[in-house]
Amino acid sequence: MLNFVIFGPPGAGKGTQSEKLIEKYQLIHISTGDLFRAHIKNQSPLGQRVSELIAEGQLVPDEITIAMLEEEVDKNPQAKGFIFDGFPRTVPQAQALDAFLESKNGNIAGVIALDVDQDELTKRIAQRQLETGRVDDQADKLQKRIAEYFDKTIHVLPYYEAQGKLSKVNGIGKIDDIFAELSAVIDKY
Ligand SMILES: Nc1ncnc2c1ncn2[C@@H]1O[C@H](COP(=O)(O)OP(=O)(O)O)[C@@H](O)[C@H]1O
Repeated sequence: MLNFVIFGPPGAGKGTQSEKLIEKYQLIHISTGDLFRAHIKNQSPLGQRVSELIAEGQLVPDEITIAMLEEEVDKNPQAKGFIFDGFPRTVPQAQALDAFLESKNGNIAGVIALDVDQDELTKRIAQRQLETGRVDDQADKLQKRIAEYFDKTIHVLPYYEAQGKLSKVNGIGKIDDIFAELSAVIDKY
């Protein structure tokens, strides 16, 4: 199994690039944000538990997120590999993912971090809010998400850097150019 994490702050383009990567490399895309939004839409018990937190821009507790992620991986036993998008968002999530994959004789091959400055992120999310109406893209909720990113999520980077797995890619420019850079990283594995 060849597993990658696509990493970056809200609005970095993780979802957009993941869609292109799964097509090219035949990997399974697991976006915890998308999974949560599907649960909320279907009004499942999990969706009901997390909808308020997500609407406020807060992280969902690790325990809930990890269990949902593991269940999703287990639904795809034939997968050639996964692209994890929006997960791990905390160091305990990263540790849990390592332990989980190890129990299946797998691992994270590489982590690709999309680098995008704050001004550009704010612009992109304002645009996305107009297009999708995502409640957590509203300015005040977005501030909370950015705060969560710098408080909790950014520490995931040194965790993977210490394992020699981190690659950074410039996330500003044409979608296809960024994709070419990402592909070049993946092709090294
Ligand atoms: N790994 C995670 N841990 C905790 N909460 C998460 C995780 N992934 C997604 N969420 C929740 O879902 C929301 C939306 O996630 P996502 O679509 O990945 O956002 P973004 O576009 O900001 O990267 C997050 O703000 C958070 O509330």
